[in-house]
Amino acid sequence: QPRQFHLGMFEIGRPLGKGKFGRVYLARERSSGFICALKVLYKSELQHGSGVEKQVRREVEIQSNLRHPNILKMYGHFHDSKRVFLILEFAGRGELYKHLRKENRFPEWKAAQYVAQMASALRYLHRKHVIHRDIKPENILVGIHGELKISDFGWSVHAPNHRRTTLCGTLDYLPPEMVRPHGNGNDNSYDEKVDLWSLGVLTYEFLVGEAPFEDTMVMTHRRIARADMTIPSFVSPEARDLIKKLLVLDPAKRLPLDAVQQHPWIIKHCVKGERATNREKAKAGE
Ligand SMILES: CC[C@@H](NC(=O)c1cc2[nH]nc(NC(=O)c3ccc(N4CCN(C)CC4)cc3)c2s1)c1ccccc1
Repeated sequence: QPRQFHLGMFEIGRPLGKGKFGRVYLARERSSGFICALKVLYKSELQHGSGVEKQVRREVEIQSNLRHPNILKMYGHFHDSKRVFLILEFAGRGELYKHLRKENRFPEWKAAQYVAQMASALRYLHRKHVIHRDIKPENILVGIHGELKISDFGWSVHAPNHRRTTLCGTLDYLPPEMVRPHGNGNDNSYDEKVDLWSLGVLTYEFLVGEAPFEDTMVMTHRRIARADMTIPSFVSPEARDLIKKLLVLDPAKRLPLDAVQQHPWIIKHCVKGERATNREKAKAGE
C-alpha cells in the first residue's frame, strides 16, 4: 500500500546540503512528527533524455527497496510540476568527508570499524546484484550513533553492467576496468568487483587523509591503470595488507567482502570487547 506523499505533508527546515542536482532539507512530516531529509531536484536541471533523469529513476527504484543499517533509507518520493522530491532518512551527524577533512585522517580503530560497516553494506548490495559504483567519502553520511550510511545511489546499477553515461567528477575512486574501458579484453562491462576497488581506495583515504592516486587528471588515469600507489610508513602492516589485497588490477583477484570482514586488521579492531573499545575511545577523546 504505497502511501501517497505531497509537499503539504511536510514542514521544511534548514537546508542540510546540496549536490550537483538539487538540495536537501531537514523536514518533518506533520501528522506523525517524523523527521526526515527531503531531497529536492529541479526537473529543468534533469534535462530530458539525458542520463541524469534515468539516474534519478534508478536511484528511486534501487534505494526504495533497500533495508540495511549502513544504507540511507528512501521512504518515498513524489513530484510537482517543477520538482522531484525524495523522502530520505535523516543522518544526524552529516557528511563523512567533512569529518575526514576536520580530523585529517582517522585512527586505525575508527577506520577499521568504518570499513567493516561499508563491507557489510556492500555485501548486502551485491547479494541484490546492485553495484554502487560511486563509493567515496562525499557519498557517505554519518548517523546519530556514528554509524556510516551509504547515500546517493544515482550511479548505482544492476550487475553486470555496460556503462553508457559519461563519467564526470573525480576519477580517484574508479577502478582500472572503468577508466581503461577496453583493458578487460571484451566490451567495457564490469561487475560488483568495482566496489571492492573503491573500498580499497576508501580504506587508504581514511588512514592517509588523501586518495592513493590523487594527481593531475592524466596522471591519475595512468596511476590507476597501473595500481601505482605508495602507502606511507605510518600505516600499520595489517592495514597495508588489506589495502594491497583490494587495490588489485585484476577484478577476480580482489579480496572478496566476506574475506574483508574476516581480515586480521578488521578482526583486531572490530570484535574486541566493548570495554577495550570504550577505553580506546575515551583515550581518543571521542
Ligand atoms: C551526499 C549528497 C546528497 N546528500 C543527501 O542526499 C543527503 C541525505 C541526507 N539525510 N540526512 C542528511 N544529513 C545532513 O546532510 C546533515 C548535515 C549536517 C549535520 N550537522 C550535524 C551537527 N553538526 C554539528 C553540524 C552538521 C547533520 C546532518 C543528508 S544529506 C545530495 C545529492 C544531491 C542533492 C542534494 C544532496
